[in-house]
Amino acid sequence: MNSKSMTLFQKLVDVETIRETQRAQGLATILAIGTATPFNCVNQADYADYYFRVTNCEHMINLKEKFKRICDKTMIKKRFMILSEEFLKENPNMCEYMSPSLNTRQDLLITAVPKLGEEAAIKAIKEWGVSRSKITHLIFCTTSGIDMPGADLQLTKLLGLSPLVNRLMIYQQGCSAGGTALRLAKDIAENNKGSRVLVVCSDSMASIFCGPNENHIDSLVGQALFGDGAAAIIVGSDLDLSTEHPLFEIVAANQTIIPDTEMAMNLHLREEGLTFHLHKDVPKMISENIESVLKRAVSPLGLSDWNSLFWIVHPGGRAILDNVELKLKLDKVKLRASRHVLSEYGNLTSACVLFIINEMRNKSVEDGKSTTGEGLDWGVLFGFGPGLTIETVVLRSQPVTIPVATITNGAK
Ligand SMILES: CC(=O)CC(=O)SCCNC(=O)CCNC(=O)[C@H](O)C(C)(C)COP(=O)(O)OP(=O)(O)OC[C@H]1O[C@@H](n2cnc3c(N)ncnc32)[C@H](O)[C@@H]1OP(=O)(O)O
Repeated sequence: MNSKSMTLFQKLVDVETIRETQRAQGLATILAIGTATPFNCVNQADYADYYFRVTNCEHMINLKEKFKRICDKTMIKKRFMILSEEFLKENPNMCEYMSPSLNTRQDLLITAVPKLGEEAAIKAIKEWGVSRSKITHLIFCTTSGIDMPGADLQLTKLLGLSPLVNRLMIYQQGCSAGGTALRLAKDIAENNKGSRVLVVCSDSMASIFCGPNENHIDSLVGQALFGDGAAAIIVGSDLDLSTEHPLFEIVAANQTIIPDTEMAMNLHLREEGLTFHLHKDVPKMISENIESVLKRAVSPLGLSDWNSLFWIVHPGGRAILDNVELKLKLDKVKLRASRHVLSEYGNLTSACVLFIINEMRNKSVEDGKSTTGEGLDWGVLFGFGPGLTIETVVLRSQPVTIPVATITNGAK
């Protein structure tokens, strides 16, 4: 070997060594979860009265009856909202149908969304039990409000994170974004030795709130479904087991577009806010495609009995859960955690699947199960969003070790 090729060889060896030292050895693992909701709570049973009153549409008697029927069928008990009746009175443009109101919404959301995220993040960091200075990466995810510098920078400041933290802002990806954030956190944690990723999903229905219109019933469906909430998780590989407690390993994660369904779910940011368009057949489109997506995700692990898994399914609406359950012949208990979160909080957009993970591990501890996944080892998480996009995450539960009293289940 001459001296020139020797130098090249040494360089290659060095690059390989650098690459090896950069990578973590273990699987990305969820280490802590925190959740938060705003103060205002609305009962679904009273929501039709409230909504038609605050939007000054009580004269639309038939439409209100229809909205009541929709609300009843959602199986939602209550939702939390940053919007208060007082705020809506002061900002009547938000209450009209298609009235220019983007500035009002932006002014509210740009501050409120990172703030709600902060509350969830503080709870996750507390449960993690490690100094926040060890957070190396931040993924912030929202479909509510859009700005530069973004909500990721606002949260970095609110939490006092290091200016060296590596930030990634995910805007406008809808309800599949919770799954997207988990997928990206896995890639980051496994490819950056020693990294600890703070994932925060924070969303508010103030982006889509508007008055009713009889020619836009799908917007009314949105008014009946969405609630506000934020969830935060910490993800890392190669754990320090003297201080860190694994909750779920993120074994695999991928994204799929369902062909020819681009028209099914459309949200457009306009002067009027985020307009909401939803095809009635979304539950059918999802359920007809879910089994092939599921097979692709779990067959490499030799799993084929869907009832042997634990399930975290984005509860976009009750009909989505019903159709998935029916299509995959799931036992009634399988979607308990997803139905519980839907019923207690409504559709929380990107934060929803993280709330369900939290509910699952809390209930597992409460019920004395052996693992964080209802006593089972393997589970799947599905996020659904515009595209239609399906985010699929394969999770492995961990033995239950944390006493229930130490768990921070922060949502009110
Ligand atoms: C934003 C994101 O990124 C991701 C998301 O999560 S988007 C939201 C996804 N959610 C959905 O797709 C909702 C799924 N649908 C449901 O859960 C249920 O249909 C529902 C709870 C809304 C209603 O329950 P249901 O059992 O279907 O009741 P159903 O009697 O058929 O519907 C009630 C009324 O709503 C109407 N309706 C329901 N869905 C509608 C839609 N998408 N568009 C227009 N009208 C609709 C029905 O026509 C019906 O009207 P009438 O009472 O006058 O007949």
